[in-house]
Amino acid sequence: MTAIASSSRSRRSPSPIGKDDYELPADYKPYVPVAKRRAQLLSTLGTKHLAKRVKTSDELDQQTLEEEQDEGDAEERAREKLRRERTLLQAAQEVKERRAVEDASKTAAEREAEKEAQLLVEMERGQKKLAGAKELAEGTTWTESLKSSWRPPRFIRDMSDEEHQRVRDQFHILTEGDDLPPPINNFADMKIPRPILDYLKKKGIKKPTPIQMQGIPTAFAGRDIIGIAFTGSGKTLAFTLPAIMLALESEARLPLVRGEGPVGLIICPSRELARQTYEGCQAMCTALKESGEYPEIRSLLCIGGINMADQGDVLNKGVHIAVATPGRLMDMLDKGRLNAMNCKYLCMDEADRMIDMGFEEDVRSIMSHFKFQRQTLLFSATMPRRIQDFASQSLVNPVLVNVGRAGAANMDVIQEVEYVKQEAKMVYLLECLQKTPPPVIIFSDNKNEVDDIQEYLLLKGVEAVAIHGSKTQEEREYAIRSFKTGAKDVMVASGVASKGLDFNEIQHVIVYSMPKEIEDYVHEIGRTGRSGKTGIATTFINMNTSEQTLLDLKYLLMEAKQKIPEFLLSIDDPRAANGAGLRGCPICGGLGHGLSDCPKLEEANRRTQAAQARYAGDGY
Ligand SMILES: Nc1ncnc2c1ncn2[C@@H]1O[C@H](COP(=O)(O)OP(=O)(O)OP(=O)(O)O)[C@@H](O)[C@H]1O
Repeated sequence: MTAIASSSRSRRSPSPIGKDDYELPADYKPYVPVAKRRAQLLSTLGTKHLAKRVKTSDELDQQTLEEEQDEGDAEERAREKLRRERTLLQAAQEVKERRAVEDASKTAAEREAEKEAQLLVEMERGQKKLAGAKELAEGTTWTESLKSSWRPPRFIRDMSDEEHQRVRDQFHILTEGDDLPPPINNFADMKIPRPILDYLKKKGIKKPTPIQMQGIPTAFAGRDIIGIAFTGSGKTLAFTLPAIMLALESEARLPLVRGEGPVGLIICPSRELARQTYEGCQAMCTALKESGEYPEIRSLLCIGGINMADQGDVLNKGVHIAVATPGRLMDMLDKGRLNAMNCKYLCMDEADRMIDMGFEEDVRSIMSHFKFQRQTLLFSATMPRRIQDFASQSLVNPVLVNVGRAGAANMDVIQEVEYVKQEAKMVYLLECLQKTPPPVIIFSDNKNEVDDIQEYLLLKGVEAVAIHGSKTQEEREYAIRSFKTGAKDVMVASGVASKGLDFNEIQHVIVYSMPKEIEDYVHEIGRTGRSGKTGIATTFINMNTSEQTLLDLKYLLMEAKQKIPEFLLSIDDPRAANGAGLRGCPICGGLGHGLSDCPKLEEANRRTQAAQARYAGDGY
């Protein structure tokens, strides 16, 4: 049958050349039948995979083996990736199991500390330094404090660091920072002008308080400061006096003219506190001027609700020191009626309240008016760790001066906490007012309640005035003035009047409704027991007070060695077993809760959610 075979072969057009001597094209590939190709593919890629990809013979015919091979490589890479992912997952699982074992061995306090550290890192990640937009944009940072011509007297300079530290230890002054200026325990050795020393003496201010002993020399030396001290311990003088000395030095070097200034800027969270601080500055500047030995130093009160034209003469001659609230100050700077070109000194009083009262953006826009380096000072009686950390990032080589734990209550205040049912409060308030002679302040963080209390007291024949955020500027000023002069015996106030306001001889503070945030409580009771005098604070609590707040209050009383009422003792702190309660929340300084349960954080989250809801609702 060869013939047929051969004949069949011969029937095809005879190849002119035999196979052996024909030159095959370079890219010639022998035809591989479909079945054989499928078998080859099976062997390279594996059945499972092929089952997924099996194509009809027509499709296969259209594809060259190379394509199949390339896809095969891609599939191989995918399988390799799958293998790597599986390995990573396995490793992650092992780490998780190992962590779980470690966690089990950690104490509750360690776990809490880790959680807080994690939360703090997240919170601070988005926080920018307290600096102007330009500084932030250019990444401007200063590494050296401003130079100052002031030096301590020789005999103090000759003392050793150990001797200086002994003075600090004697007055319980805690400090942190490099190259600390020495504490000075009398005003004359601080080289303060005689007219001011005489003025202070007339006011009964003879010896510096601990915060002044370290704060004033440090500020005179040009250093940035974070100053923390109990309410009523003289922080105001620690930052107003250096502002005046800087203004004197500046005026002696180059007198200010119209449109220039301020040289020194003090920002306060409330109009009343700004006015009070301004009046203190004004009094010392007047003492200097009346002596005839010093140039005129002009101070300006820059707050909402007053007519700035009344201070036109100060603005026309140039402003040395401005005491301001953020809103009106921004307005004056934006309109060019004040400028920060010469400003070398910026102080924020009640700084933590400024940062967390939502003024942070205002403060940042104020700072964007600063063109050159300035000395920055932050003061408060409550400066939680988070604010301290945040502040120290924003200051240049700052000195931390701490007299007492940030957020601790003034030890000169006797705190009496009483359980009073809501419906019995008004009647019991009248009894409480008999405890001491006037003047007495009553605090409630609810404006309507403030009005109700005032109305009730007036009905009972008690001379009471009221102040809260919804009162007009005139009503607020009338209330403060008539209470300060003694024309009125009782002032009923909301939180706005708790920070920094200084009323002489307050005998008794009544906290009618316990504020949610323990810091506010510390500021409220701090209106009494000031400048070394003793005062009484009576606080009404009941089932309406949150357990969290009660725990904060309990620890604060323990820390201040006060009597703790039975019902507070009966409240257990789930974390007390490991002593975590006494570490202090980094957000608000409260001793009875951790970061994750902070009422301030809850409030901030509530505000954020409300803003987001408004944002979403407005269909932006
Ligand atoms: N060295 C001093 N000796 C005696 N009294 C002083 C001294 N320094 C300040 N005072 C007086 O103490 C009172 C409280 O001072 P100041 O208002 O500065 O306290 P503070 O620490 O700012 O309080 P707060 O934390 O409430 O703002 C004022 O009446 C002030 O005149």
